[in-house]
Amino acid sequence: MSNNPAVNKEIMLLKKKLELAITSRADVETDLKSQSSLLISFIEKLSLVCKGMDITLDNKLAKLRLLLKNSAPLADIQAHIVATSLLLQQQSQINISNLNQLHERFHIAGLALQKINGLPADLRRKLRSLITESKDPKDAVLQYVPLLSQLLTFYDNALTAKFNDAVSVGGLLGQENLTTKLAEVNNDAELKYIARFETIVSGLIVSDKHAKDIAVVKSQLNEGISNNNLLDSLLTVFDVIIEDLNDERNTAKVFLSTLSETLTTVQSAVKTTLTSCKKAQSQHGLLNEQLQKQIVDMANGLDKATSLADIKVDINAKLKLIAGTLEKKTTFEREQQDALHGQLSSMTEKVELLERQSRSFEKRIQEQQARSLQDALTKLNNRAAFDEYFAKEMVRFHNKNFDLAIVVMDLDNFKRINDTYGHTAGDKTLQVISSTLKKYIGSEAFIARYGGEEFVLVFSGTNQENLIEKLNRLRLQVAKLPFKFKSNKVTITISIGATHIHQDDNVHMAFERADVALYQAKEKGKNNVVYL
Ligand SMILES: Nc1nc2c(ncn2[C@@H]2O[C@H](COP(=O)(O)OP(=O)(O)OP(=O)(O)O)[C@@H](O)[C@H]2O)c(=O)[nH]1
Repeated sequence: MSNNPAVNKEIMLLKKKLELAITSRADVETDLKSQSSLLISFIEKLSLVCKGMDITLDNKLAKLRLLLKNSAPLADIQAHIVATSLLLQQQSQINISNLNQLHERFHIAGLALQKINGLPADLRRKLRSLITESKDPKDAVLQYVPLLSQLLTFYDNALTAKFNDAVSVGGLLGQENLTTKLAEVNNDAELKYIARFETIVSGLIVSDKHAKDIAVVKSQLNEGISNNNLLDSLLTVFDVIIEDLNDERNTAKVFLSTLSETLTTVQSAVKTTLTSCKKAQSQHGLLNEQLQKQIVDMANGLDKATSLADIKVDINAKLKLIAGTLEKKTTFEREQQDALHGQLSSMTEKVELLERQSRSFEKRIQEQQARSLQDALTKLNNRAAFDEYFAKEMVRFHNKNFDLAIVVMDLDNFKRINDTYGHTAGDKTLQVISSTLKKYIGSEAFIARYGGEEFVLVFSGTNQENLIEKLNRLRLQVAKLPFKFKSNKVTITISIGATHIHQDDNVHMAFERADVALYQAKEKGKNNVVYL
């Protein structure tokens, strides 16, 4: 310390400033430490998130962590951050394309499951909702996790349902068959083929004479089929298709050859007629010339005649000649007419035959077209017919607002009928319910079998109150039907979901709402109508 108080004061001031600077630096260092540890922890988390995506990115992030931990020069850290961020950008592009692929595959898997025949109705409904909900691509892989887990559960449920079906059949047939069934059920690919085969067979339209063969294959498929029988069924279906195709080809062949034969006949008849017309014309010409000459001769004879007796003789002779020529002419004309008439009637016969054949051909085509829109078992409209009709009604609705309602209807506990009384009883039930629908709804709505035990109705021009009343009446009517299987009286009920189409609805949204209503009707304990 100096004796000079001014100097001492200055020293004290400087000391204070130094202490302040030391404290500030310590603060800055603490701040820096906490920020860099925050950055390190962020990089650690980022490394964890990105781990395994790309080895270069993993290494870059590890190096960055090390540089930060060792408090490396800022320039080094900065260069590393730039390189890492470039890699992250590239990775993000890869992620986007992976995400798109995941989205597409998810949908393919969902649609593939939807195509499998015999899925439980509520599973089919939930699957349809899942596919609709996940229609738009998501932003992150994580968002697919719950969807994928749901889809996996659906696959699991579908397998269990198929498994249970097979087990129940195995149970009836005994232990040995049960073991075989279990082995079959475990074979995933096999199940897929059987389901695909079932779909093909159920959509197959065959001639009446083969309808029974296909019905047998259908019931075998429904009751669970062994490998050997599956092969037999495949061959049966192939045989039926080939025979029907051959029949079709032969009918077309007969028709075409008759057509060509008739055309040839008509063509040659026309040719012959034309030729004989030409011949007839020249023959006519000759006869006319002869007549003219004979008349001129007769006139000349008159000029040269000297007595009335001569004239008489001459005229008599010449008139005989003229009469002969006229008779020739008449005979010739009659012959001509007869020939023409004969040709015309043979042509008419041929054309009539052709007309008859083309009418029957046209009828066959119309019948085939009708069959392709008709459900073979119930003779109701099929799903394709419904899709076509409903799409048209929706267009009409958007052009001209009217009460358009869609109704989805499902038999309750139908599986139990099949399981307890057999598939034939199930089929009969479907037929009886279908004719009840026709009888009580008739022309008031378009009725179709949507698939399995699900029916769909489209009402045009029926308001909400009337619709609900009609549906409830139908529901009660069905519940009253006196079914009797194996001497047991059985009551069959239906659950119904209905909705009117809204202005901003599309086909899918409207159907979906009716489907949700049906689901709620089932949830309410079945044998119910729910309107949404
Ligand atoms: N006999 C017969 N059965 C069919 C036909 N199509 C589908 N099924 C059967 O219909 C049953 C439908 O069963 P589920 O989807 O479980 O429905 P459910 O038993 O009616 O149950 P809920 O709908 O919940 O009341 C399955 O056993 C199918 O095999 C068919 O054309 N004929």
